[in-house]
Amino acid sequence: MNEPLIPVQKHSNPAPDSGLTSSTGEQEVLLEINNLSKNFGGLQAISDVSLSLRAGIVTTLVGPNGAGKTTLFNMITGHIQPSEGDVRWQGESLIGKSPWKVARGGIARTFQDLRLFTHMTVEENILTMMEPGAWLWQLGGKSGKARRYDKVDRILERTGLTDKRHTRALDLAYAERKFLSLARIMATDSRLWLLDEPASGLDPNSYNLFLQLLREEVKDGITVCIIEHNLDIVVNISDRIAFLDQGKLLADDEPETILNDPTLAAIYFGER
Ligand SMILES: Nc1ncnc2c1ncn2[C@@H]1O[C@H](COP(=O)(O)OP(=O)(O)OP(=O)(O)O)[C@@H](O)[C@H]1O
Repeated sequence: MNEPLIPVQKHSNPAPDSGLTSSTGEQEVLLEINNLSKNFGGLQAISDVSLSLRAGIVTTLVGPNGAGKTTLFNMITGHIQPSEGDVRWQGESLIGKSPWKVARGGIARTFQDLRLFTHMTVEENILTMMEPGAWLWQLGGKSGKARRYDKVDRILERTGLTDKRHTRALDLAYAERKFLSLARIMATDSRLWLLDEPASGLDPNSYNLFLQLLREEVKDGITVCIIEHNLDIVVNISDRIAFLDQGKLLADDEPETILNDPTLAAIYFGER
């Protein structure tokens, strides 16, 4: 096979009005992965991976099934401890930290299986993410409550869920549930979002809303790392792409370089 993953013109991504940054040169490194490895018994799921996530951009993790993308997320968030290597968040090692400590430090995550509180309403799902220790709760009294609800209003508006405020999560349509999982991390005030296939299965309207939401959040200073299989989405959102295969980081570069590479395309489509 001698075809690219998807033909991309240089400087064609992101679109001029996308609101996403395209330069990755000088941004601060927020999260640094150093020589990370993970084996499950005899299976080497991640092998000596080093990767930096830079502030204010969208980095996409791409690779065939079983490449190790979710395992990498799991090691960042403390759900799995690495066999070797280090993960540093704003300079501080995350090794040995529990998921709730990593989350409280400013790293939020969505899961493929969403993990919503299905019997709670949309509003309740969002409020549970504003933990009692957060400053909005500490304000107490009327002003604290009013500001919490102002924030919920803003999140509902951005995620298109205003009319579903009092609907239980289990009664939502599929796309609405996906937006609720995003709404929940918006409530955390985290600086880094790790999104595991956030747009998979979305209809065209929902897909456009998702892109718009992401653009607004990145413009407001959120740093994003996404696992994504849909190459159309990858082209539309990525400032940087890291390509994994069989636990190894094969490439970490600008989208046009990765997406035009026929060798990576052959690996991605299982034609090596
Ligand atoms: N807890 C675990 N125990 C044993 N093996 C695991 C575990 N988690 C992941 N693996 C294996 O590690 C490898 C990498 O899996 P991972 O889920 O990280 O890949 P992925 O790139 O996210 O795949 P996909 O795109 O299909 O979601 C796979 O072979 C998987 O079966």
